[in-house]
Amino acid sequence: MDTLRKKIAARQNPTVAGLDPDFAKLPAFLREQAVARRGKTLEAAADAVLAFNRAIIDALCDVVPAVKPQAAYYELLGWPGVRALAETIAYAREKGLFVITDAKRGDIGSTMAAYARAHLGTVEIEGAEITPFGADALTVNAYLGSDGVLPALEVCKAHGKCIFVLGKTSNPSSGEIQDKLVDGEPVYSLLGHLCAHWSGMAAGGEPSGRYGTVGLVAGATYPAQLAELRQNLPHTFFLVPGYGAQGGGARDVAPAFDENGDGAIVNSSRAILYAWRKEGCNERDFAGAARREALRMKEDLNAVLADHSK
Ligand SMILES: O=C(O)c1cc(=O)[nH]c(=O)n1[C@@H]1O[C@H](COP(=O)(O)O)[C@@H](O)[C@H]1O
Repeated sequence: MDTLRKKIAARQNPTVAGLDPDFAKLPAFLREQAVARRGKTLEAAADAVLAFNRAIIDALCDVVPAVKPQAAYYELLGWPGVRALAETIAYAREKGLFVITDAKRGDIGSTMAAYARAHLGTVEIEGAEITPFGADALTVNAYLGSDGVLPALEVCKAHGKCIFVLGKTSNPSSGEIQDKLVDGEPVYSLLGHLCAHWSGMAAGGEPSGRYGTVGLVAGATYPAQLAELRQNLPHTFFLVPGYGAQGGGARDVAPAFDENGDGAIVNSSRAILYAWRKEGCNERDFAGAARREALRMKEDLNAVLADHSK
């Protein structure tokens, strides 16, 4: 988590740009070029997605510290899409960005170990250690309990990576399960406390700096819960989605941060990726529009955080 925090500090910007590229929403010229070359195929769609991502990464890499590719949009395009995911991760890391793969994985221990090795670690092929995806962090669904999370921590320890566990998600129905009380405590809060416990385990019971290996996902659309979680979890770093397209604003996410304006990173995907549509500029300037939106978001967050830290 310290690697991410250093990149946030260097850019003075706690924003992660979500890479959720939907082929149908890409600029028409990119779609047409790809289809002219490869026909109406998954390969064409994956080529367009990769070209789009590269331009977005080039435009954002000195503005934002991190990107969060959402695996669903790549899996949607079959194996060429999964290849585009791997190439996107490699390109973003080459450009100095921290990469959080959003795949929300969670399973029995042996399977979770495979997920974690796939996304964060390595696989051994006849004695050769190969990195399949090589992201810096992975989103994790901890519904299976500790033995579905601890194998990922082993991979984190071995490779210097971290995970973000779903806590209070940003979607309208999140309360159906996450707000239920267990021994008087909401499930999202229980997950938060488990994250703090798992971080302690990852550090071998030693204090691991201000923020540990296991972060928590908490949505911008629930500011009261963000405030409560921040107060109860002083050593847990938050990934806060829901800014922009889902209606969250800078004032809503401010409670996720600590007194130093540290402790959280805010995701925006569609509002950045498709900013050219909202701006009404030429679609060929889509990357410029994404940069302008990311700079606007940075200013918006920093203005509110300056007040919050007072
Ligand atoms: O884990 C996530 O990132 C996530 C958790 C959550 O509670 N809500 C949420 O929206 N997300 C993801 O964050 C992104 C939000 O996208 P936008 O609404 O377009 O900014 C999507 O990739 C979601 O899958």
